[in-house]
This record gives sequence, C-alpha cells and structure tokens, in this order.
Amino acid sequence: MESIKVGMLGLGTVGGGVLKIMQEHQEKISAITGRRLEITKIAVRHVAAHPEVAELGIELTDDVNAVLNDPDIQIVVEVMGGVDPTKDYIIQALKNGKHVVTANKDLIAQRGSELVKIAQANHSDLFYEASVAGGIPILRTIVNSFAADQIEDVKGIVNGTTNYILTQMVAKGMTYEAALKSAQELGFAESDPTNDVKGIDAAYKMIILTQFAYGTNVKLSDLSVEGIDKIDAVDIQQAKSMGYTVKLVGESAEINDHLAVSVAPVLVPNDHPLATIQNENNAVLVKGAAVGTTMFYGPGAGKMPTANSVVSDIIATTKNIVLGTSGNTFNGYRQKAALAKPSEIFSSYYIAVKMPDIPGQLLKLTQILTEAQTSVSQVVQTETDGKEARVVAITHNISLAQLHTIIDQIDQEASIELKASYKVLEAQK
Ligand SMILES: NC(=O)C1=CN([C@@H]2O[C@H](COP(=O)(O)OP(=O)(O)OC[C@H]3O[C@@H](n4cnc5c(N)ncnc54)[C@H](OP(=O)(O)O)[C@@H]3O)[C@@H](O)[C@H]2O)C=CC1
Ligand SMILES: N[C@@H](CC=O)C(=O)O
Repeated sequence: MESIKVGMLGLGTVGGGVLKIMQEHQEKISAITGRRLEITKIAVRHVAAHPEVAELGIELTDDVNAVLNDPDIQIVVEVMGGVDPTKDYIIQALKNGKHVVTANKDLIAQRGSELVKIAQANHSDLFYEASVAGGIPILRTIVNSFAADQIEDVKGIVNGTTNYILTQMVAKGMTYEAALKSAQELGFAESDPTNDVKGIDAAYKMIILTQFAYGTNVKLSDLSVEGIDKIDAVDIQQAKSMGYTVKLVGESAEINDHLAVSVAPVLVPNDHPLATIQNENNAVLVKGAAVGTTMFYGPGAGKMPTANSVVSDIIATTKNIVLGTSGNTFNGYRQKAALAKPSEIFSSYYIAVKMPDIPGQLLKLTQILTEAQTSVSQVVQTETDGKEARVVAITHNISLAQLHTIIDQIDQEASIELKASYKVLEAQK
C-alpha cells in the first residue's frame, strides 16, 4: 500500500492524542483511505521533553523548517497554537504544496479567509474541524447537512474550560480559582487561559461558526464579548434559586438581514437543553428555517476528543489526495452583513443592584425601569444586612437599547449600584 507522510507542529495535549490515535488505529485508517499514513517528523520547542517519540521511529526536531520544507511530507498537522509565527508556518506549508490540518481557532478566526485563499491558490486542503467545539463535528455538519437550509440562529456552549469551571462552582461549590486550576491540569484550558475565561476563545469559535452559518466574515470587534471572570458567586446562587443555570453562551443570529454575534454569561432556564451541559462538554443549537432547531452535543475540549476531530480531517485530506482533488472547508461567500442595532436585539434580562435598605429606595429602581418602558416578571430582595439590600429584577423582553438606557440611569443614580446584568434565555419550545 502506498504511504502518505505526515509532519506535525506541536506535541502537547492535542498533538499527543493525534499521535496516539494515528498509532492505534492505523489499520482502520488505511482500510478507509487506501493509504498508509505515517507520521515521520514532529517539531516541538523542547525535544528533550518527549523521549517516547524516538522509540516510535519518528524524527523529533526543534526546527519547524525540517517539517515545512520536507519534500516527502504531504500533510502538515498544526497543533502548536498561537497566531504568530504559526500563520507564517501554515502559509509556508501551503506554498510548499502541503495540505494543512489545524485545531487553531485563534488563527482561523483572525486570518482564516486569507489562509483559505492561499490554500485554494495552491490546490491544497486547509481543514480545521477541531477549532470549534473540540470533539463535535459541527463545521462539517453545517457545510454538508445545512447546505440546503437557511440558518437563522446558532447558539451554544463552545468553551469547555468555562463550562467546566461553572459546573464545578455550582455542583461542588468549588472556588473559581480551584476550578480553573483543575481545568488547566486536565488539558482543557489554553496554555494562557485568559482567552478562555474572558470569553475570547468562545468568540473566536463564534466567528468561525458565523462564517459557516451565514457565509459572512466578522471580526472580534464586531462581537459583544464578556467572559466569566467577573461573575459573582452570589449571582450564580441567586440564578439557581430562581430556576436558572448560569452558562457562558455564544450566539450568532440573523435579524432582518443583520447579524448579532455575542458571547456572555447567560441565565439558562433549568429545563432548557443547554442547562444540562456539564463540565467540559459543549453543545451547539443550530436553527434552520426548514429543519427547525437541532442540537449537537459532545466533549468540547481535551486530548482525545479534540485529536479525534484532527484525525478525521487528516482522513478527509487523505481521501482528497487519493481522488486528486482539494476541498477547502469554506470561505465567506457573501458581502459583509451589517451588524444588528441594539434596538433590533431583544431579550429578557436579569438585573442585580445594591441599594440602601430604606423605604422608597425600591421605587427609584422601578421608576428607572418604567421610564425605559420596561416591565418585569420578578423583583426580589435577595439579601440585606439591615442597611444595604441586594435586589434582583427579571425583565420581560426588552431591546438591548432599553437595557443600555436602564444601565445609564442606574449609573446616574448615586444610591443604586449595578452589580450584574445578564441575558435570560427563552425557554426552548
Ligand atoms: N487542549 C484542547 O482541549 C484544545 C486545543 N485546541 C487547540 O489546539 C492547539 C494545541 O493546543 P494544546 O495541545 O492544548 O497545546 P499545548 O500547549 O499542550 O501544546 C503545544 C505544543 O506545541 C509546541 N510548540 C509551541 N510553540 C512552538 C514553536 N514555536 N515551535 C515548535 N513547537 C512549538 C509545544 O512544544 P513543547 O512540548 O516542547 O513545549 C507543545 O508540544 C491550540 O491551537 C489550541 O487552541 C483546540 C481544541 C481543544
Ligand atoms: N480551551 C478550549 C479548548 C478547546 O477549544 C476550551 O476550553 O474550549
């Protein structure tokens, strides 16, 4: 059987999983592709840290050019992460006629369309299924199974680390810091977890999902992004007592031909499917005009689930090599859509404030809400020490513009302090 040589950049959490699957499932992969896939070279930073590789007859190097310029290597698997210098390495691989598989959402979200164009010009594949929702085959599903439908909304939990942290805080009463440390030890978090906890990692995934769902390229500054790093445990408990679970939710919706893409902590009703997603698992709800709402669920981070997606891309690329074709996953096919205005985006909101526990104070809050033409479904005083009270209001559906007015008015009222404002997800019908 003919062989196809594969080179890798990176051998960390994901790379280690790719190597394991490629070794253990070699026979099955050969049967499916008709080619023997052979990892011949792996570039890492610290060669001495990977003594196990020499025993496998694989060359380990700290020189990425040894992989990128090897004329025998046909597929380069990039699992080292980061944008620079990784982007240049991928460009070099593509210009050298190699096919590229990557798990790098930071890079694809920021420079994906440029890379796809280079891949197309060089008749190479550039696949990145693992970049969104780890082990869930969501990109290929959108490309293949939603091709005939018109997608109206994509929303879900697309960051494993933050969902793991929130689950541990709610279920085990763990502190935020302890839960983050555990997510890092389990290999879910990025090498620098800032992007995870600040919602940026989820935002990158929503940028890629938006491109796949609507054919439109958006950039990070087009999104409204908030992470979980500022959530107060009091609000998590308060939400719980009101029948909600706090989740970091990404949403990309088409509203009157305008796009609204966001990532933020959201109160999810306990009977909504997203409320049941635990630990590092992810779930993506895709609403199509014809099919209605569908849900895709599975592990969103971690060694083996992510590696499974990477290897499925390696197999897809190999099949293309055998067929003599190339099939770039995607590129934006529409002009940039306008972004939805705050007056077009509607939701119910959870608003938490602190105020002196004196008669007449609550009236000031209700006046602010009334002036913004906002009615509420619930107002509760959640705690008081006799001097200061915490009050939570859940609004009916209002526009984001109305929410901005309410927040501005609260900021101007010296005796009321805004503690939190979160979107409340509609019950799933
Ligand atoms: N972890 C996860 O659950 C998921 C990760 N991803 C993405 O996969 C990619 C890899 O993540 P992960 O495996 O967790 O990362 P790790 O930090 O575990 O591994 C990174 C690897 O890349 C190597 N590396 C880093 N910089 C260089 C460089 N300049 N030259 C050569 N080698 C380098 C490191 O070498 P050394 O070993 O010597 O330090 C290491 O082997 C990232 O893009 C990440 O966002 C996507 C989905 C899920
Ligand atoms: N850090 C990411 C890894 C997968 O993309 C996450 O936690 O989801």
